[in-house]
Amino acid sequence: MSDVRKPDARETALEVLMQVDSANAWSDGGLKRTIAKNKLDSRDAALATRLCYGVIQNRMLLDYYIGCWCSQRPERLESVIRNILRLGGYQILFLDKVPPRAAVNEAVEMTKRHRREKAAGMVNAILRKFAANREDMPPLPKGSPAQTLSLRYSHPRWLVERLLSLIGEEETEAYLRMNNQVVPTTIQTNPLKGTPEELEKLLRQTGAQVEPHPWLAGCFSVSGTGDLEQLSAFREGRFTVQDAAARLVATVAAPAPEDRVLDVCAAPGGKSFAMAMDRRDRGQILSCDVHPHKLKLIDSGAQRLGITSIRTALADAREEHAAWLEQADVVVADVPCSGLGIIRKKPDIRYKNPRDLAQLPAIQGDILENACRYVCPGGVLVYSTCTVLPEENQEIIHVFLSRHPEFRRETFTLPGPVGLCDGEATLWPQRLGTDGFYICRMRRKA
Ligand SMILES: C[S@@+](CC[C@H](N)C(=O)[O-])C[C@H]1O[C@@H](n2cnc3c(N)ncnc32)[C@H](O)[C@@H]1O
Repeated sequence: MSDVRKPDARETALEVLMQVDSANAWSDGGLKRTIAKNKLDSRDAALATRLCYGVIQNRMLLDYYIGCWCSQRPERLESVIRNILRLGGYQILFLDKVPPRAAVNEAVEMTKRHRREKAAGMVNAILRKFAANREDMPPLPKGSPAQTLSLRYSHPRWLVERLLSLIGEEETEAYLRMNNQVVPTTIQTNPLKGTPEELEKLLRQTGAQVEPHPWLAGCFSVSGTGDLEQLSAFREGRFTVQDAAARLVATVAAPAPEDRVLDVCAAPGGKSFAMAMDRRDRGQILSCDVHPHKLKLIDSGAQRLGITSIRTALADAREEHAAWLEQADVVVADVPCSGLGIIRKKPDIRYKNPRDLAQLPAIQGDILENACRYVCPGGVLVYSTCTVLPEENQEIIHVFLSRHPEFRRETFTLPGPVGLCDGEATLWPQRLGTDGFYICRMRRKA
């Protein structure tokens, strides 16, 4: 940049968007690092996050509109100009609080600050078109439902086509729309550090909006808190941040107080923590992960929450550990997956390369195949993912059960609208308001 003024929310969002463009970086990590580097206060941090996520959530649509008024194709523009246009276009179309003229002027100034004076006129002209046509933007090209939904909600066509084949047009549109909305955060009370009532009171004192979760005891939907991790209630370990669907994995695993639990893909620890809290820190949980730095997250999280029943171990869940064979009453395999169920929280997941995602079922199958050996006779095996694709879910289980007649699916009941499940449940965001998730419970013959 040409001048030395402190980067604000817009500059921070631009910096992160360019990192995402050039280094294929994840926006959540980029935001965390760049917000800290630029020393943004909580208001600017929230705005930078909204701008960055908003652009990613609407990137294909914004590029389409930019292309309507630009002599060059948006992908041919220099990254800094393309992202300044996206940021300006997003604010004009989606943020009521920013007057369109201010968004245009800010984008033009930004262009100049980045020493692209020659492009300032083009940025001005394109964004003025956005502002003038805000209520009546150019129509989307006529096409198949998949093409139209893909562009309207900025999700790649392959994903829209998969969803259409799974849940039909109406639900696909609801799912895509939901992925572009701001979602409240779900938190769970840590009963080791206090009651839900105490937590609710503490959170309200910070000015946050707090609503008891409609069907999860001890959980709340919160918004308006800024960075939750900065709250003293968080630092004191009074709650964990976990989506309702993820929390249900512990409900399905339901280890008894004395059960030995093995969590084979445990970092950063959310499901291990939920199980430990559910049984008031009794029994033992061995929480493993293949990445050493991630084990530290489990250790520090457990310490914050006052949990002493969790030990961590470095282990590749695909490799057999002889000492663990048939030693666990409950094994949880919350396997690495495409993450398509959590696009509403991590918007860039939608742009993952489907070729890379196609590698996952083999890994998931290998992990399950190995993890099942640790289940003691009569014990429970839980398999879960934060995705909704059958090839990472039901199809993995189908193959597994056909090879392992000593396991069978076991019925469980979930709270609220889900109710009784025949051994497995796919949780869909547009039906439940949760992340997209799959959970399967199996029992080994005694
Ligand atoms: C979906 S995340 C687990 C989330 C965790 N259960 C929680 O609730 O916080 C999947 C985890 O599996 C780990 N992982 C990936 N491949 C693995 C492997 N071969 N063995 C063990 N862990 C693995 C990743 O590092 C990641 O932390």
